[in-house]
Amino acid sequence: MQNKKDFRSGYVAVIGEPNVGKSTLINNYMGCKLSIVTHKPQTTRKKIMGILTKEDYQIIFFDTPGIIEPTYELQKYMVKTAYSVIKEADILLMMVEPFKQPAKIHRDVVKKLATFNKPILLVINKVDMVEKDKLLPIIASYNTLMKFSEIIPISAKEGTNLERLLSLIVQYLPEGEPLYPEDSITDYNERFLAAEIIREKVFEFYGEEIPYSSTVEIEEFKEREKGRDYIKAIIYVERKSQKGIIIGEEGKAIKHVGVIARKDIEDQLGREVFLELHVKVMEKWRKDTHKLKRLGYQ
Ligand SMILES: Nc1nc2c(ncn2[C@@H]2O[C@H](COP(=O)(O)OP(=O)(O)OP(=O)(O)O)[C@@H](O)[C@H]2O)c(=O)[nH]1
Repeated sequence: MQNKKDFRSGYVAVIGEPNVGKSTLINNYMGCKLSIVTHKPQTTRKKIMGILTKEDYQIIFFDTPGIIEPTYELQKYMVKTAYSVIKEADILLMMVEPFKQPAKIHRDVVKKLATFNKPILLVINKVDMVEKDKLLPIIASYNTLMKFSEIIPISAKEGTNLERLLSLIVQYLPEGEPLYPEDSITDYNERFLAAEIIREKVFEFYGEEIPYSSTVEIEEFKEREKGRDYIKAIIYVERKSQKGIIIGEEGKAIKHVGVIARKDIEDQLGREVFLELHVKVMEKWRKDTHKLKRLGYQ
């Protein structure tokens, strides 16, 4: 570790619309899967912290739920979480896609972010999907919205420009000692990780409204000295018909989800587990503040 006066540390919030690639970026920097990634928007519901400690800096990343116009209680919770993360952060990374000119939502978000008076780095992700000559006018338009501290095109998926972005983040970090022990990589526990992995598989495996109507709660997580750890998880859905879809014919669908989730949990925890999945109906949980609290969306 460097002399403490040369050390930099601070919180970085990654902000953007659903599906722009926020989780992919953080996972890439962390070198492991801290936040679930799917091709469906609004996967990230809670703030997740990844702690990256190197020789002379420590960055604490917050992944934020995508900023959208909320229409139901869960979405309101997600947007509120995003803005509370922004308040805590030292640096804001606003992530956008390069496919179209800034829209009203981008102008509104920029206006709001500017009021926080913090360095804002505009990150244009997925540049692997556009020609260079299409990218330049997009950069120019964002440039007219406000004076960003930096504008940087990247591909979080392919790793393009990620070193450059990291060195810019470090430049804007405040000087200070590490805020967390050097060997921590996140502040969340194995229970949460297991629930997130199961939720990811539900997002990937089922179509239509099922992913958005489901949430996962770990009812029991027993670590055992001998044999596999025991995890009992409940997948909550909003309607009886959805329960039937999750279970599938002769239980085949849920069995499949259970197998792929278990393998992923085992990879992440580095040990074998026994995973038991149940499905329950909790009517309109997304729209009911009490039910949301009971499910951990506080
Ligand atoms: N081609 C390409 N795809 C990307 C890139 N970054 C992310 N993706 C894909 O975009 C999709 C969304 O990525 P996520 O990282 O889950 O996006 P997010 O912003 O965290 O999404 P929410 O959790 O919904 O807010 C996934 O299918 C990623 O594989 C990139 O640089 N290039």
